[in-house]
Amino acid sequence: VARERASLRVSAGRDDHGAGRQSDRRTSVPNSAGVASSTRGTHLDCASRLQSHQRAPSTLHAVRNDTPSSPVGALKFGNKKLPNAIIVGVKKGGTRAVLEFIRIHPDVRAAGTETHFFDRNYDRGLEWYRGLMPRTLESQITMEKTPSYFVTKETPHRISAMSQNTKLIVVVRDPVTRAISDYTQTLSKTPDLPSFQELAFRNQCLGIVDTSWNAIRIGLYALHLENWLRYFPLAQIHFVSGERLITDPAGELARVQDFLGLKRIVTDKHFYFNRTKGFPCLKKPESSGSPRCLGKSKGRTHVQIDRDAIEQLRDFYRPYNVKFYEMVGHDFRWE
Ligand SMILES: Nc1ncnc2c1ncn2[C@@H]1O[C@H](COP(=O)(O)OS(=O)(=O)O)[C@@H](OP(=O)(O)O)[C@H]1O
Repeated sequence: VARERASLRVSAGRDDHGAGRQSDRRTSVPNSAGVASSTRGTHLDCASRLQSHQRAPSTLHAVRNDTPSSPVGALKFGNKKLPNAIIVGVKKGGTRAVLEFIRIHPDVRAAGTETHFFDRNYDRGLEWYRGLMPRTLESQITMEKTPSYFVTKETPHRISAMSQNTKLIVVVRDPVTRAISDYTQTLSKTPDLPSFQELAFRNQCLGIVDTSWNAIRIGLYALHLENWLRYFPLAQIHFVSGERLITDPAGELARVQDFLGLKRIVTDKHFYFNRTKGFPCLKKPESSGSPRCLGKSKGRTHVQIDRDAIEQLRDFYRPYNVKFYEMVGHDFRWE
């Protein structure tokens, strides 16, 4: 893992819905485990491709978070405040579900749309960012979610410059399933996209994964987390299991509420399992008061990927996953 980590440079990539590559700095990670596993999926032409293949070299200011915008308005409507807690990732992990579930708590208010302040809109300044936030009373927490933050190099530093006390939430999901989910989303918008395998592998016969493809790169959680730990202590980052969020939303939300220092008000009473949707839905969301599931873009049927490719990706991600489990002190059991 150390060798592979050293050969990888994680940097901000454009969030182009998973199809983008960092073409200016393509790195390949020859995966020793993947070479063995790749033989399971070897096609007849792999031998010739093996010969011809050449392995590429592995290669502000601090601002107070509590500036009241209007003491008079605060009496009636509250003030817009910079967020106390941010769901920073990961894309397709279940970030919308966590935000929609936690915001039914009376002490939480959240920006509805992804602000992309710390990655795309930083030049607009913190006052612009604050303007996007809902009004809150003193006792309420302000939240937002932008999943691309987790993989954007500049973001941890920028958030710590806003406030070192910001609480961070990361919804993590098996990186292989996450990549397929990401690809499925891109395909729904770009039907002539190359196949998943073409994008995921530089050479599938050799099991060489293309880490310059965002859909792959995002799943290297251990590498991204290293960058966050330069600016925030681990205790200030809470990891939600994207898998358990589906099987036990109340359990995951209990831990989120504990982490945010909130009373456990969102409980199993708020959820029901919708068989048609195949996911937990809210009995009584914040806005309407009637039952509601997440939209059609959440819980899509995934594109079918052949088992060999999935095995190769599992082999590829395994050391990174193990490293991630060690770093966070929790085994997410992505097997
Ligand atoms: N309750 C509930 N309802 C619907 N979907 C749920 C729910 N809980 C978790 N999920 C999973 O959330 C996945 C989408 O993740 P994100 O919201 O982070 O996606 S995004 O990055 O904002 O596009 C989405 O991924 P796909 O299944 O691949 O569509 C879901 O698996």
